[in-house]
Amino acid sequence: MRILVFGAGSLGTLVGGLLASVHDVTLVARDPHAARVSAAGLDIVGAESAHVSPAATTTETGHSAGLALVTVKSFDTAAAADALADCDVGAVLSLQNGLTEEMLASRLDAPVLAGTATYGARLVEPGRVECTGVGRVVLGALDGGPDPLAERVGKAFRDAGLDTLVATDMPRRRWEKLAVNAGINAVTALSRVENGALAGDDAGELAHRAARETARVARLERVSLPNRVAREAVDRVVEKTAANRSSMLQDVESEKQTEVDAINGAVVDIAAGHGFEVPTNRTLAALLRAWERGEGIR
Ligand SMILES: NC(=O)C1=CN([C@@H]2O[C@H](COP(=O)(O)OP(=O)(O)OC[C@H]3O[C@@H](n4cnc5c(N)ncnc54)[C@H](O)[C@@H]3O)[C@@H](O)[C@H]2O)C=CC1
Ligand SMILES: CC(C)(CO)C(=O)C(=O)O
Repeated sequence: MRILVFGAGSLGTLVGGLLASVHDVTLVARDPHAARVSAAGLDIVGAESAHVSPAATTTETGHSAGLALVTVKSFDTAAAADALADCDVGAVLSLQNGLTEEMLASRLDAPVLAGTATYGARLVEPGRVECTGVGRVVLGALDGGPDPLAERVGKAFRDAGLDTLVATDMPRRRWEKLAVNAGINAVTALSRVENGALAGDDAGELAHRAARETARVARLERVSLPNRVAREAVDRVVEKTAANRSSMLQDVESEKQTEVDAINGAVVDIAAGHGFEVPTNRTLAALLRAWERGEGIR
């Protein structure tokens, strides 16, 4: 399969690099990473290891591919969609955190699949990406149900050795992941603690509240996600990733823009569309945005 990875930073480089062992992959990245991969190939180190040679470019438009993977940060999704609108792609799959697929679907003619990834990735230096944890890619139709396109993409991922599940319940899975991110990411970023610090703590109760509110909004969107399931998902992730510094905490620590708009901000906006108030998510989003506007982003 010819695969375009739009936004090859940490996650896109890892997934694109693994796919490159059997597929024709082009990484759309920024220099010096793109130049380094073009000149000397890509080293994958850590929990996965390989040396592969995908194509790499800073040119964003004019590509042709069977699949475009979107792995920019959520706040770059609109720009990615605009660039992909000038490409010829058969399908689009987002592996981003936050609810970004709707924006891609509204701007692109190609079918958009929903995806989540629990692989851990870190771009160590140009041309070198570390797999910090072997996880799983889950993908499927945005509205749920069986989908031959998702099956084809899932097979292409599995052929390259990626642990991949093709799911028929992506709406529930996306909202469950959103509930986990709404709870864990914002709370750990604001209190500057590892995920594990939320276990049995008042801050953990705050994460539960944000997750429960998210589940309530999911149900307003006709997605079946009981409060208990969202809460248990938070507890499970806190336990399994106790030593992690969440991606939002890492953004705050490196004084970079966070994905708050696509996570807690999205919960607030969608709730408002139903005339429903989500005070915990609103507060978390307001605090993070205040940090971003203030001293936050370098
Ligand atoms: N890193 C990880 O382990 C995981 C990340 N995610 C999600 O995946 C998404 C990406 O995360 P990361 O890879 O960590 O972020 P990142 O910041 O390392 O990678 C995004 C890359 O996109 C590039 N980019 C943005 N606009 C571009 C453009 N127009 N042309 C070319 N390149 C462009 C940026 O330069 C950057 O290198 C986020 O939504 C994140 O929450 C999800 C699971 C795990
Ligand atoms: C699951 C979790 C919370 C793991 O840290 C994550 O997705 C993130 O940090 O963005």
